[in-house]
Amino acid sequence: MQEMRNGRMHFQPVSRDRVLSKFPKVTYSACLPASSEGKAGKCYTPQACLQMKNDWDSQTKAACKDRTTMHQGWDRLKMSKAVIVGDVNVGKTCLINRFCKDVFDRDYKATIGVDFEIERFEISGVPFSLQIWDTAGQEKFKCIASAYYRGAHMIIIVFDMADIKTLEHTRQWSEEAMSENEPGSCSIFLVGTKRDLLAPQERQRTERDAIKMANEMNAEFWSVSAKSGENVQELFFRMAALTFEDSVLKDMELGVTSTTIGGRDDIKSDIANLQEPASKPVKTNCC
Ligand SMILES: Nc1nc2c(ncn2[C@@H]2O[C@H](COP(=O)(O)OP(=O)(O)OP(=O)(O)O)[C@@H](O)[C@H]2O)c(=O)[nH]1
Ligand SMILES: [Mg+2]
Repeated sequence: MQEMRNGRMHFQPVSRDRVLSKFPKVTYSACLPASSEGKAGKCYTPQACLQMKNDWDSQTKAACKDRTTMHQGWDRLKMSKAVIVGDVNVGKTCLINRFCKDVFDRDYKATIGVDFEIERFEISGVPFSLQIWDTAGQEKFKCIASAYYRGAHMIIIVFDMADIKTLEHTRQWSEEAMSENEPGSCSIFLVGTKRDLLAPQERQRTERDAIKMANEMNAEFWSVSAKSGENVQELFFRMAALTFEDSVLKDMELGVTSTTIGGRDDIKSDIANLQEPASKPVKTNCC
């Protein structure tokens, strides 16, 4: 992934479909009623977005442009951690598999404990990786999964748009995931899956309810289908861009000159913990 040559860090190029040069906007179909889809001109719905802007922050742009800063300050790989939570069977694993492997499996295979993927991006010329942690929705695995919430830069709370109860449970998932992290330290995404299963009117109703819930939890709402792939790539690009920018701005605020957000050591220890979950502090009332 990275190697030292002539005293400088060199990163292997990422695949072309992971190169992000422009700030990704939310499209209409991502979060607006079916009646509004396809209208040109507006890209955001104020009710459902974390960021109401069309471009990178000027500080981010400057930092990415400045090759000297990049080589001196970002020698190590920039990396963020995203944790995906939600009820059993809502489609968390399928969502990740659609983005990371471009596959969809109709058969349900429960996630046991936790699983993870690492996706490499190039954002505004800067190598960036996203650790994507897939947790089990089954109650019996909750104590294992919750051990991995800590240190998340992003929490993705998933519900099944065809099963409204799962939307009601997202509040609880949000509280549990946030209880392991500092207030304000993570961005939250509320993601409705199985968009393909709903008729337009029903989808519109569910999206309205989801936007209300997203407002309550200060989250950005997306409606997606892992089956058709609709909005999946857009969602992950948006998450990668927002968390990348966050990490750049935080580095600048702290005056950090050589850092990694998360990092290879973190991956190693997270992977080690995957094999040894009991070494993490576990709540006494669980499992
Ligand atoms: N129609 C449709 N089915 C989906 C979609 N996403 C997932 N599914 C189906 O929903 C079921 C559950 O998907 P998973 O991704 O395994 O669910 P999960 O949330 O990871 O479940 P746990 O690991 O047990 O927590 C599978 O049978 C999938 O084929 C979707 O976008 N559309
Ligand atoms: Mg799963």
